[in-house]
Amino acid sequence: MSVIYDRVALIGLGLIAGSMSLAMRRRGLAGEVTGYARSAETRDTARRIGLVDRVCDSAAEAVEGADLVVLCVPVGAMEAVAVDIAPHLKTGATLSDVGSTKRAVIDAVGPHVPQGVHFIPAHPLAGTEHSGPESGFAKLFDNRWCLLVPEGGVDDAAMANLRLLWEGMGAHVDQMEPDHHDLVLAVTSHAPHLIAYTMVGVADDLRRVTDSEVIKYSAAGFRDFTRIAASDPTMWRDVFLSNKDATLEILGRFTEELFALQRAIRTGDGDHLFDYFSRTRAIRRGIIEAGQDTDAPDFGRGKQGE
Ligand SMILES: NC(=O)C1=CN([C@@H]2O[C@H](COP(=O)(O)OP(=O)(O)OC[C@H]3O[C@@H](n4cnc5c(N)ncnc54)[C@H](O)[C@@H]3O)[C@@H](O)[C@H]2O)C=CC1
Ligand SMILES: O=C(O)C(=O)Cc1ccc(O)cc1
Repeated sequence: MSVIYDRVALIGLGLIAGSMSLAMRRRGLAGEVTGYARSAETRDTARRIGLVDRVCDSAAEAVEGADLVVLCVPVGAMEAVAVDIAPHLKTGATLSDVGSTKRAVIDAVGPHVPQGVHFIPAHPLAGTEHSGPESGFAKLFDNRWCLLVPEGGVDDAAMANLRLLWEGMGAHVDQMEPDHHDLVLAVTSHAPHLIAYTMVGVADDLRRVTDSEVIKYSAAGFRDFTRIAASDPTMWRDVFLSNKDATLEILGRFTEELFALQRAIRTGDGDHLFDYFSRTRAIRRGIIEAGQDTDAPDFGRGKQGE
């Protein structure tokens, strides 16, 4: 693949920025990648491991002359970074982000975007429970979705280039409306994370009674919960604070269903439990049959006719 942007600046040098830099390098998608992170320790680590081509000591320096700037900081830090870099953005540049929630980022960053800069929020649906500059890897986005979530009209050429970049980094790209994005992600990612946090918290309480049995004998389902619950606390605090309405809506429905299952167990209503579990099993099978299981090795191929 050839160079899509001569200069890319990544602000925040953690899992996602690191993976982007390595994925761009893998295919030669950027002429030069600059980076900035708030802490000197993170910048030193990024320099030591050569995470980007040039680590800068200010966000302003990193974005100077950049054709694409991507904000890769926790959602709650987006506005402060936008204020910091706004006067230094090049006219005609594209400003994007990778935040897990979109309405809050658009409201926080949008007002600071200078005229002539194309603002295209994005969200790669790919990650791990690890964070920091040493956690990134080039394959993170392979076969995963990246959603582009612009508000209103946006420059076609700027949109096409950002789409090409994400495709070059291995992702499948789709477009979505911001509020719809936040509702979908509340169902598929945010509420499940909260449930995992809760379950591990419950187990931790139990552990005091049962010593280490909870961890020692934990089955695969619970191990997945512990992996998810090991995710970065700052990032997830910001996700819930910034997607409050959608998350509360989904948690409300979740609680209602949980109460119904609880009652079925108490009253010995096996039919209710069986019917419910049959319905959920069909959903999983439907995902696999539709070829929408992103963990499957050929995910997306059939759709794109490759
Ligand atoms: N971790 C995941 O699985 C995914 C995360 N995201 C989103 O991507 C963004 C980044 O997440 P990660 O890379 O996982 O986080 P991370 O914790 O690995 O990295 C965040 C980086 O931002 C820096 N930072 C924090 N506040 C800053 C500020 N005010 N100015 C400059 N740098 C600052 C930190 O020092 C760190 O280098 C978040 O908005 C998150 O919601 C999106 C998809 C997946
Ligand atoms: O590690 C996991 O299971 C994830 O769910 C990764 C993830 C976390 C946050 C996002 O906004 C998108 C993907």
